[in-house]
Amino acid sequence: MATPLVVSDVAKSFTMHLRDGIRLPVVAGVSFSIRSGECAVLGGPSGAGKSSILKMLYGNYAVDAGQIIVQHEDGLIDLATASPRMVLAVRRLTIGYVSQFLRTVPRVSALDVVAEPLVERGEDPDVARNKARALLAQLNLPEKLWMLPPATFSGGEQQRVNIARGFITEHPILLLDEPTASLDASNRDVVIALIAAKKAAGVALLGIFHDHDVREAVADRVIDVTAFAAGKIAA
Ligand SMILES: Nc1ncnc2c1ncn2[C@@H]1O[C@H](COP(=O)(O)OP(=O)(O)OP(=O)(O)O)[C@@H](O)[C@H]1O
Repeated sequence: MATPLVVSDVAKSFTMHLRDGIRLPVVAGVSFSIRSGECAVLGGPSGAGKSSILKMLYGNYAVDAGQIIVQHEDGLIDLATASPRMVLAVRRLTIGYVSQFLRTVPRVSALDVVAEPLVERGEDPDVARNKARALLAQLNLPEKLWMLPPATFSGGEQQRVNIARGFITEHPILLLDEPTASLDASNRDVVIALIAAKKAAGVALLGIFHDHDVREAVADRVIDVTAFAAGKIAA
């Protein structure tokens, strides 16, 4: 399918239960679609709702209204109303997500952290580890770190493990939440090359990039989130 993600009229507000139930509307009327082989970028000032939109698309935040239609296996799924079990299946097979920070698991080596999503999809563990080695080498993570758990790695090292983990699979949709925030210039270039390779492979990408140069290098189109501003605080 040429358009594997279609978002229609999505709205989100947060209810502050510890603040007399004040409702904080964040976005409304969010509508866009992402085509295979393109990288769209969410733009707009801090607090406009960019991360909230990505989190709704990944099923981390509930959606107040609207539809998030995803091409999943041979059918269409509305993530806004999907069951938790379906959300997990969509994450395993269809939507990948690279967050800004790695969630570290004690005692699991960097190599296995990276290989895990492929193994979960049924790949042979040795094949998955080989692919993980290639990605970690491409991202210049020193080989002496590969067998260590990433909990004690620097911010940039953890981010590179996170990127390798997010890029190792062939999810047809990939969400990127500031994947280059802690990287130096040469590793930013590696990520730009990885994104270009995903585009060439027909993946539909949607990202947030505060780094102007990275945005210029990867964005086919900017979706201005201020167009979806939901108004002021309502009680
Ligand atoms: N879990 C939450 N609970 C309450 N309010 C939240 C929550 N997550 C986000 N918000 C609020 O929603 C608004 C949008 O936040 P969001 O992180 O989506 O913005 P952003 O455009 O990604 O900002 P930035 O560029 O600074 O990362 C902010 O006012 C924020 O305080």
